[in-house]
Amino acid sequence: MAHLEKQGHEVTDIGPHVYDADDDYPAFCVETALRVVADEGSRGIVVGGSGNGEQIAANKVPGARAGLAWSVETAKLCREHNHAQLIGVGARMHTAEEAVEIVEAFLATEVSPEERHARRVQQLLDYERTGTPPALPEA
Ligand SMILES: O=C[C@H](O)[C@H](O)[C@H](O)COP(=O)(O)O
Repeated sequence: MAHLEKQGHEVTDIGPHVYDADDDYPAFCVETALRVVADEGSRGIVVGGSGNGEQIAANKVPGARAGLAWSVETAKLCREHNHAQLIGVGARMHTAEEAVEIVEAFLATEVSPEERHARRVQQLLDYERTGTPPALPEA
């Protein structure tokens, strides 16, 4: 957090503020995603053992797009191609230095201007809003 603040980011720590190996990640991740969706332009980082459950929890919030960022490249791609506002990071999967690089890559990347990526994201948004699945292409 201090590292990101030093870089000029305004950081909110949703918690947990005390380490408890037996606590449950959904509340932290859902709260993070709710805040990110409510604050356009903001980004969220949800951290856990693998990042998997954290990313799944964040994606339950309507409008949230959370990618599992397990490398610098996947961190960039989930922003560029998937317009992710959040990433899940697995604390047990990386060194602290690697995790910082992954988070920095995500924060430094903007969405791709390619129309096809926006089109695909829009299809997901439409599905979320209407409940009607995107049409399968004709065989
Ligand atoms: O996907 C979920 C996260 O990786 C959790 O951090 C993980 O499942 C926690 O596992 P445990 O309770 O065995 O430490």
